[in-house]
Formats: sequence, C-alpha cells, structure tokens
Amino acid sequence: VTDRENMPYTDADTILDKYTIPKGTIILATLNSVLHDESMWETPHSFNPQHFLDQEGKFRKREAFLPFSAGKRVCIGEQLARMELFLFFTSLLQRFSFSAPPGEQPTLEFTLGAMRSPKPYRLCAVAR
Ligand code: HEM
Repeated sequence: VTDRENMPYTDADTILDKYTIPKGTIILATLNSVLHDESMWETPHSFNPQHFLDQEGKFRKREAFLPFSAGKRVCIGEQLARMELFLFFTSLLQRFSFSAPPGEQPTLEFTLGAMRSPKPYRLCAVAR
C-alpha cells in the first residue's frame, strides 16, 4: 500500500468476536460474501433478476444487496451511480434489443484482484 492515509485501518488494537486485530491493520469489507450469501438469496451464485421481484412482478428491496457497502465507508457516489445506471440502461433498452450472437454463450465472470468482472464478450444490439 503506497497511500496509507486514504486506507481504512484500525487506529487501535481491536478485539472482534474471537479475532484480535492489531493496530494499523487495513480493513476491507468482502461484499462478495454478502452478495453470494446462501442464507439470503434463492440462487446465490447465478445472475437472477427475479431476486428483486415479488410474486406480482413488483420491485422488492433486498437487505443483503450491498454493492455500495454500508456504514461509515459507504460509497459516496451511490446516488450518482444509481442514477447513471438507470439512465444508461433505460435509454439503451428503449432503443435496442440485446442478444448473444448465435451459438455463443454469455460470458463467465472472472476475478481481478478485488473486482469481479465479465470476460470480454460479443453482443448483438438490434434497433427496435
Ligand atoms: C456502480 C458503481 C459503483 C459501485 C459498485 C461502488 C462501490 C463502492 C464501494 C463498495 C465502496 C466502499 C469501499 C470500502 O469498503 O471502503 C465505495 C467507496 C467509494 N466510492 Fe463508490 N462505487 C460506485 C460508483 C462511485 C461513483 C460514481 C463515485 C463518485 C463519483 C464513487 C465514489 C466513491 C468514494 C469517494 C468512495 C470512498 C468513500 C469513503 O471511504 O468515505 N463511487 N464505492
């Protein structure tokens, strides 16, 4: 770590449950474990928009959906990011139908450091 001042680290020896965390330890939340929690999600390891719909197809808020983290270090750009994602995706989906090219499978995720991303993939966008 080169820029320690901007990292979230313990400023005192800390005991948390059965763990002793020494002063100066960098703490990063692993949201992966929350977003794939088998006790919270019906299909924790698959992309499943149904997770967010109730039986009548209406939006359902989920307590375990924490892509922007929580608490003191919650993402400060969450509202901007949500607004941008809404505007980009609604504009795109109003204008195009998206599908995988014939015979090609959608991409699988891969992990890059702390990030999970899709592998590069091809997509057909057909004007509506
Ligand atoms: C989909 C988009 C985004 C996601 C998923 C995301 C996710 C996150 C997460 C998980 C953290 C907490 C990291 C930690 O554990 O310390 C974080 C922090 C932060 N994010 Fe975002 N972010 C997004 C977009 C943005 C945007 C658009 C901005 C600014 C324009 C932004 C600015 C920040 C800043 C400044 C922090 C540090 C907050 C602090 O430690 O006080 N993020 N983000």
